[in-house]
Amino acid sequence: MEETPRTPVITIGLNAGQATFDYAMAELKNLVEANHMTVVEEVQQALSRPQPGTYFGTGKVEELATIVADDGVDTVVVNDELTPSQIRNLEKVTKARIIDRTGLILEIFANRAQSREAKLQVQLAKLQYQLPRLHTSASQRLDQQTGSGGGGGFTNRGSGESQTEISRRTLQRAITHVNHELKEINQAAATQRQQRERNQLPSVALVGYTNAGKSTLMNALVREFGKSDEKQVFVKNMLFATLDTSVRQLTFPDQKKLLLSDTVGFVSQLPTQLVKAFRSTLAEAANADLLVQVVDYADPNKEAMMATTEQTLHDIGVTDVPMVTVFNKADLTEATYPSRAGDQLILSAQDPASIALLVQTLKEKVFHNYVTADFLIPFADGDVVAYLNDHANVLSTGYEATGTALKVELQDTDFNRFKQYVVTP
Ligand SMILES: Nc1nc2c(ncn2[C@@H]2O[C@H](COP(=O)(O)OP(=O)(O)OP(=O)(O)O)[C@@H](O)[C@H]2O)c(=O)[nH]1
Ligand SMILES: [Mg+2]
Repeated sequence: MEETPRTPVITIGLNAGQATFDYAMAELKNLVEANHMTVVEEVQQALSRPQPGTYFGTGKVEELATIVADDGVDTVVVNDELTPSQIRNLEKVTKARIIDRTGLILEIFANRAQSREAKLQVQLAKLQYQLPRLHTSASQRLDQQTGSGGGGGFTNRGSGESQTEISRRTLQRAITHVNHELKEINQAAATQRQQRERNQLPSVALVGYTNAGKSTLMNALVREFGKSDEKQVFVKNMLFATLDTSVRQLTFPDQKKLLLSDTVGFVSQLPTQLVKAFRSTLAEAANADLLVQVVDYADPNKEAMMATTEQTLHDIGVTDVPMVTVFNKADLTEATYPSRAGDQLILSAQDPASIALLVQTLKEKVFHNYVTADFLIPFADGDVVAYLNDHANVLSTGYEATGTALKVELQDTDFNRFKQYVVTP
């Protein structure tokens, strides 16, 4: 379904000899395509650090200008975040619009955001990116591509203030406003989280590089173990299909329950403005009892992607949560699957045996506060029997003269609650 032709662009990057350079450029190409553009040429310069004024060195900038003219493109995408003056200078020489990596990712996020919270988070990141870049084409383009300006028109009230001062104040006011709205939403989310914590269900968060298959795994688990009224989450073969956190309850046949969350995927050099704006969305991962890092096992850059994920988790302050690594999409590789070695699994989200192995692993990691005991519950306390049937794993039921005899595997908190009924068999 190709509606409009893709905008042709040239990508440029500085090769400082870093091992990850090729990967970064390949990733940039994917980001460009995710933004409905297409790369016609890639230009790189071997340089240890960017030139403060023009990013590339002077000669290389001239060369770029010629390439832009020859290719007949009007947009250049840069593999790094640029300063406002670098953007201006590059535009002057090349006569092309310059989009830096941060601006590109912001555009993609803005176009993907669906919920009010995601929209506000992207808006906040965008305003913070624009503030130091007032009146640059980068800022104006972001407005054109993402709708809505900095919040309100820039009317000069004749007070003698410069246009820039007014614009800056307008942006700052918009930032305050968006922050305020987000705070309200966050409070509601925090309350929900507290309520869930009170339910004492363990929580597992799917994390990882964008397009690794997190949402697909979530759906496979929800289809089998979710409540019947719980919705499937959105899956698509594109970068950043998911921008909102979804939480679903899973109930296994033995009545063990956990909360599973799916969240926004990562990419290298995720702009700090976005990481900050999405902090509350990512809080689900920070508060989890277990992280499941999902990796696209078929991707040749999977190691760099894992490093990116670990770096991003570190950046958002998630450091002490135990982690299981799932090498997904094994069906696209030669590997034998499903298989498990310690905390690493090789599987395919499309394969039932793989889902079974994942469930077994999750259960082993998460449900360690369970005990097995025998109970004799007087017939008068039938509600206790009903509770245990709903909330615990009843291994056997028998009837004696004085009441119901149950052998039950249950959470230690429930065990303590019903201690008075425990008998030694
Ligand atoms: N062949 C194969 N394809 C898979 C597998 N798991 C997921 N996919 C496909 O990979 C693409 C991305 O899947 P998603 O589940 O949306 O990925 P995600 O990690 O949630 O991505 P973001 O939300 O963008 O971070 C989709 O086209 C899926 O159908 C798998 O095990 N095998
Ligand atoms: Mg997803």
